[in-house]
Amino acid sequence: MRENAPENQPADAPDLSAHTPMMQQFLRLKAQHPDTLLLYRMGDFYELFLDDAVRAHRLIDITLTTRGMSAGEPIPMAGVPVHALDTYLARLIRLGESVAIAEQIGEPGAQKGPMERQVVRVVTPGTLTDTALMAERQDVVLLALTRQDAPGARQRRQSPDWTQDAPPCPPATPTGLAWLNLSSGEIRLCECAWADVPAWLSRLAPAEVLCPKDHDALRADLERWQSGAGPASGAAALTPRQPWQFDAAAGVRLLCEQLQVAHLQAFGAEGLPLAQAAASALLHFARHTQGQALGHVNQLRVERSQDLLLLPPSTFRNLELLQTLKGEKAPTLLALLDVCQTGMGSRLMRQWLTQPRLERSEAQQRQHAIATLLSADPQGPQFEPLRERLRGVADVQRISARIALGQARPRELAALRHTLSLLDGLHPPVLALLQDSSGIALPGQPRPPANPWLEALAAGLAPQDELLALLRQQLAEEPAVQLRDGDVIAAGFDAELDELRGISQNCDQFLADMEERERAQTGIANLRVLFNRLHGFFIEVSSSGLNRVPAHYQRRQTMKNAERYTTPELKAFEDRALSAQERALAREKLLYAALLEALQAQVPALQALAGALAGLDALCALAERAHSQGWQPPQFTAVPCIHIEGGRHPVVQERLAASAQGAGSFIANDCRLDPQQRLLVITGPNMGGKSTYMRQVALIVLLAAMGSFVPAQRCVLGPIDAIHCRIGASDDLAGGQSTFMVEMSEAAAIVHQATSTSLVLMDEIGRGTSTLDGLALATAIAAHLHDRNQSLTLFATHYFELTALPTQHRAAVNVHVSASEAAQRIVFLHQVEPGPASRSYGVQVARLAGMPPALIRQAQRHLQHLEEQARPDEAQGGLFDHLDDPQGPDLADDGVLTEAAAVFAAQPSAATAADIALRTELQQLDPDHLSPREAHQALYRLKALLDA
Ligand SMILES: Nc1ncnc2c1ncn2[C@@H]1O[C@H](COP(=O)(O)OP(=O)(O)OP(=O)(O)O)[C@@H](O)[C@H]1O
Repeated sequence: MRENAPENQPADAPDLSAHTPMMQQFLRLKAQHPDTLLLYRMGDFYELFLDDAVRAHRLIDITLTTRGMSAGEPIPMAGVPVHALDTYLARLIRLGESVAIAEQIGEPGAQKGPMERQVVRVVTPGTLTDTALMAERQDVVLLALTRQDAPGARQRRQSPDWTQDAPPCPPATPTGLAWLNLSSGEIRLCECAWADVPAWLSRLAPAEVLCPKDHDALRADLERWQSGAGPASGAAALTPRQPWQFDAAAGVRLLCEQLQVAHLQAFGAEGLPLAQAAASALLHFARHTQGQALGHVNQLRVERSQDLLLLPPSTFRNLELLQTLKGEKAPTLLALLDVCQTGMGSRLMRQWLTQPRLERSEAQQRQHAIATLLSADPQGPQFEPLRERLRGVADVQRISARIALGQARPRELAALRHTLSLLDGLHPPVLALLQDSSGIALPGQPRPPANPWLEALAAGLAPQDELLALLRQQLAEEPAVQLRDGDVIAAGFDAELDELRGISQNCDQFLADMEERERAQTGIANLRVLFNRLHGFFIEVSSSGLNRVPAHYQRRQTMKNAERYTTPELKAFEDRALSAQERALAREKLLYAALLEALQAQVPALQALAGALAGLDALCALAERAHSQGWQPPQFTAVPCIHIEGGRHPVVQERLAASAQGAGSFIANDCRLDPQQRLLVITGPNMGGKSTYMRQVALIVLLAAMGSFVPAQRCVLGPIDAIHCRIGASDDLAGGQSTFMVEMSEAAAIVHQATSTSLVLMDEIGRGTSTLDGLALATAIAAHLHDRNQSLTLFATHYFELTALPTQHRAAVNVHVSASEAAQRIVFLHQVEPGPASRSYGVQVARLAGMPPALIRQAQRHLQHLEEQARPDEAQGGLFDHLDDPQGPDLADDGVLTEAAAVFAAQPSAATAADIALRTELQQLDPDHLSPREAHQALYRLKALLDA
């Protein structure tokens, strides 16, 4: 836990008189930043002292030494060279540390005692602006969070075990969020229920979370999540701030100040006291870390949880959207989508993926823009040359933030200049696209007059000739990396700088010219004009010429065989030459600061340019994906449904295509979910493709919602408000939850939250406990989802008993992934077909997995024995006895378990697969609507099932 608040003055300043003056200065600065590592500039090093030195040594293994004594004790010290600061900062920030940087601001020797020093900035994980310290393809988000717990509940957790034992916060507890992306200059506010916060944390993946220091209960919840027991906030640094900073009135004032408005009405940001309180802490902290006002932070938007497609943390995890289950960056959906040419494009793509809106006009506009980009001119699809031109584009978003903060480096400005010079090649084609766009229509969508996305892009990409000219005129062709190295301002821009550079660069010439002149005037043939570091510039005359030395030569030094002189002209040149370099550098700094100052006015235009470049890049990437992967535009409808023809799992398909054996072998499948057929019970062998099928449906829905084309031949989607996912088994040891408890908690959350327009994926629910408990729970959950939630549900299971569900639940249907057996070997067909699976092939899959043949034979004998023994009557006696005392959280309260038990009691629950298949087939027959021929065929089918 850290607190980066210099506002925290200790109540009584400690007596520092026993320390050396320098340590006194250090300790005073340190007292203002007690929980932040303090890097104290000393010449060419940044030094850490005392506990900071020990801590830094432990964290990043820099050498720990001591530096003299202070107050009678040796002073532990560790340091990093000034030129390597960025490398060490990056390592510390990655470890979640914050670092205060104290620079020397006085003149050496200008005062008695140590040179004056000041903390000029505080670098924290959530307020980075230095491109060298930031991941290129991920936004850095600073989030402030506060919660209105019931009176007395804030400090309720006093025991040492408070993080584990605390009663959970009621889900409806009002919570305020405010977050800032310092690079883009955007602030967002949101007030929501506490239950919505995990989804926000997953969407935003903040680098740092601020919370009130005195809110023990909130801190405990965040710490629990931070330690891995919850949403994907594991990487976030948690920074408690003074409670008084979470003040709604101060928040309104700071926001108005920031946006330069009189009130927040235009932003819809009034009447949100909790979010405003969070904004107060957020802006306070951001300004404090940058040590200045944040001129470029000029955009505010209020978000509402209910405006976005709900993707709970388990959905992020199980669908492997941003990282794999093993925590790797690929293969994931984002990795597949992100073929962007710039970091800005990648970051926007990530936002589109993680924050899709329920309102679909934005997604439709993107799809329309993609269709336009895909339209071909004679050279091919139009996105291709645009992608080529985006290749050299710099990170204009981050550079403009650094211009606004006065931190942009010379090379960053050079990169900006290069990008501005590319706009001539980007703007006209986008204008042309905009015109083309009105002729393009998507299935089921009206033909728009023009595409608003492309319109915005065209406006943002307009060439900025004045700015380009300014940079060309003032910035050197290839500027040095650091301003302190000089050679940053262009030659010919400033006469004084040119002269100073001329002096230091043309010294040799001056000396040669003067030598020639003096020889001619004095007639001393061996006279020389020389320079050395110790004595500077001088005229040297050897003994033979001394009698011709003119009177105005002033003797400086006598050598063995020569005398050295100076003249007023040489002295004046010496003064100018020696200081020219220094003065040139000072002049460059001045001119560079003036250039940055002049660029400030351009920041809004640069922000618009950054937005347009990011948008164009992300759209081109989606167009490229649609083109190379054969994706099609989805069609939206107001009727609740998911109808997919020829759907594929994009990531599995790509993996198969990349592997030598499986080239192109992904089997496409259809999916039909609507109120009449809202629950698919999916059975089939292990490895048959059940999970892949379920995930592909979810990914297609998500891709459509973000505005992408989708991996399907045809896709019609009704409104979908959430994608809930309960897949796979994972322990949450840090949170003290077993595999089964995690499974049930996630299932309980789904049962509570899912609506009739939610897509729910349930994969093998109940397998974490005994067969009978698991079966009962799975049945009850499926029945609940069907009857109560009425969600669009894909329910994969190995419990064959569940295939009887459609007999009692009108809108439930059996499907299975097909497989066949040849010479006792299973062949996966991966085709989703109607009806239940006939068998599970578990033993055959085990054989494929390399189990010893003897073990497989033994298993087959056991299986045969078990199948022979299976008698409906025997199993039924005890099967649902335990349901009177159900274990699953919150599932028993409405009698669902009892109902499920009744369903099963009414039929042979331990029936064989053939019995169930027979029953289902019979159930689906409608004798009144069968032709004699169909009736005959049905009879054959039934007989075949009986004989199976
Ligand atoms: N439609 C498909 N076309 C081609 N290959 C597929 C398809 N679906 C799945 N596969 C392949 O089969 C593998 C197993 O699929 P999946 O994990 O979905 O099976 P499962 O039925 O869920 O298995 P289990 O019941 O053991 O969890 C996948 O990793 C993939 O390689």
